[in-house]
Amino acid sequence: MDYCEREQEGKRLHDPLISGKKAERCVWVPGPVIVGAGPSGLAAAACLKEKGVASVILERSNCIASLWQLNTYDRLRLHLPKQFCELPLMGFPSNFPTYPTKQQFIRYLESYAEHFAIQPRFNEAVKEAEFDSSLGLWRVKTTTATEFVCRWVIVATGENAEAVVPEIEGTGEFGGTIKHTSLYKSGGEFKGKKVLVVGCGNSGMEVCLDLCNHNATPSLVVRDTVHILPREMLGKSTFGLSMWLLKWLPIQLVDRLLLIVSWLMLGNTSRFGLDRPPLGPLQLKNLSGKTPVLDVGTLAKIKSGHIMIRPGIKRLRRHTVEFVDGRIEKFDAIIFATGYKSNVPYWLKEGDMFSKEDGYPKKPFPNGWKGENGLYAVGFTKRGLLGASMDAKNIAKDIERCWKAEAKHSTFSLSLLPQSVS
Ligand SMILES: Cc1cc2nc3c(=O)[nH]c(=O)nc-3n(C[C@H](O)[C@H](O)[C@H](O)COP(=O)(O)OP(=O)(O)OC[C@H]3O[C@@H](n4cnc5c(N)ncnc54)[C@H](O)[C@@H]3O)c2cc1C
Ligand SMILES: NC(=O)C1=CN([C@@H]2O[C@H](COP(=O)(O)OP(=O)(O)OC[C@H]3O[C@@H](n4cnc5c(N)ncnc54)[C@H](OP(=O)(O)O)[C@@H]3O)[C@@H](O)[C@H]2O)C=CC1
Ligand SMILES: O=C(O)C(=O)Cc1c[nH]c2ccccc12
Repeated sequence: MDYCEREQEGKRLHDPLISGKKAERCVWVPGPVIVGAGPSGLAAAACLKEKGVASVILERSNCIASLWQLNTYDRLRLHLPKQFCELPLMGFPSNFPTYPTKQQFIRYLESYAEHFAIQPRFNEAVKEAEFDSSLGLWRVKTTTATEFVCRWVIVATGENAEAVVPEIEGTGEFGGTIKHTSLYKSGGEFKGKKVLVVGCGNSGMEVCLDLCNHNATPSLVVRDTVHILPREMLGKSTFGLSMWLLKWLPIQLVDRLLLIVSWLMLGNTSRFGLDRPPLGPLQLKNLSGKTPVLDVGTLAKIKSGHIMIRPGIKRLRRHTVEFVDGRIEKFDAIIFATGYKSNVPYWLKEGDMFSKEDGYPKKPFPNGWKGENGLYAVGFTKRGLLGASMDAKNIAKDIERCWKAEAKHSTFSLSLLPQSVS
């Protein structure tokens, strides 16, 4: 199957209309069921395997790491140095660069899965998971009309499960290309075009740079404040330097230092229409999860006038955008770099662990990984791959304890249960 066919197949399986069938098969899983085969699900499966616990991964797409394989742009690299993005128990190959490319990261994940003999069940989108208190077990239903029955459920569907696209008046009238960054591959198709990129997180900033590099003319909608930091300062990665400084200094002071060096390196970003939030970048990340932009060259294009900054959008008309300041401008295309959301509230029938509003665990970091009745979450820390690795290790330790105790006492009768795992 080639890349495009895989993407089509992935999208078809995301279609909620194909779900809704009644379970026709029932499968007993002796170990945990992990929902999602991204880096978090793979890390959890590997840590469990190391402890002798076999798990089953259910993945809605037809490949591992579908976010990375199907829903990211070509020029993407990890933006934190590789040592902060490794999964547990197996590091990156030493010949990888400091910031591995998307293809290298995918290759790493594929060899990770192979090394730990992890074989997810692909094309199994979980549409409902519920704890059956009469059995003391979870019932996990997928779009292939299968019900998996298990003692533990590990939610690994990610912070980026669904694209967020704002509803804007007149969208139907616009007529030009409109897409979310999750479907953007390269600026090649926008050569010579005027493109409006909405949202100035890491995706929006980098897509603007990519558009410039492909001779398109991007404008960037910035409706709020934003922290932009150079990806590297003083010859070190900004992230690595911050982590090191945080060992010795309070976060407020580290933020001040980051802002001083950023000012020296980038200048006063307000002059280019990018005001900074009142709270420092690390404090803001800790409190709200909002990631600072790690600049890889976009700011220079803003300074040179190759990328224009625009305020929020009021409404759209045919090939036209009306901004909140009254400006009216023609565009050929709009790219929404407006972020992602968790999909947990759509399928997990549970009231305690996850917030119904945002689909994240309610308990703050570092305690969000464990819920009640054998329910766990991996990769919802707003701390990238490093956070996911921490969760995976904690979960494996916790389940191992339970697994060993249950192996000794064998508390539930298998004869009560339907057909065993195939
Ligand atoms: C463009 C981009 C770049 C990033 N770069 C970095 C970086 O450099 N460093 C860093 O630390 N973090 C980075 N992140 C953060 C990102 O969250 C992690 O890289 C990582 O992909 C998270 O892994 P995950 O397994 O939690 O989620 P995902 O990678 O999203 O994997 C979740 C999996 O669950 C599957 N799934 C979802 N719903 C269901 C369902 N109902 N049933 C079955 N399967 C389901 C999905 O198909 C997917 O395969 C980046 C994020 C993005 C969007
Ligand atoms: N490795 C790498 O190089 C990359 C990493 N990433 C990571 O992926 C994750 C997702 O990033 P990203 O896709 O950028 O999403 P983010 O959620 O980080 O950013 C979304 C942006 O869109 C803005 N926005 C949302 N709605 C609107 C609207 N209606 N009008 C105008 N602006 C709007 C938000 O602004 P506001 O604050 O006003 O809500 C915010 O600036 C992050 O963790 C990021 O760090 C992403 C790309 C590259
Ligand atoms: O890429 C992301 O979104 C991450 O969450 C990685 C990350 C965790 N903490 C940070 C602080 C500054 C920049 C990126 C991150």
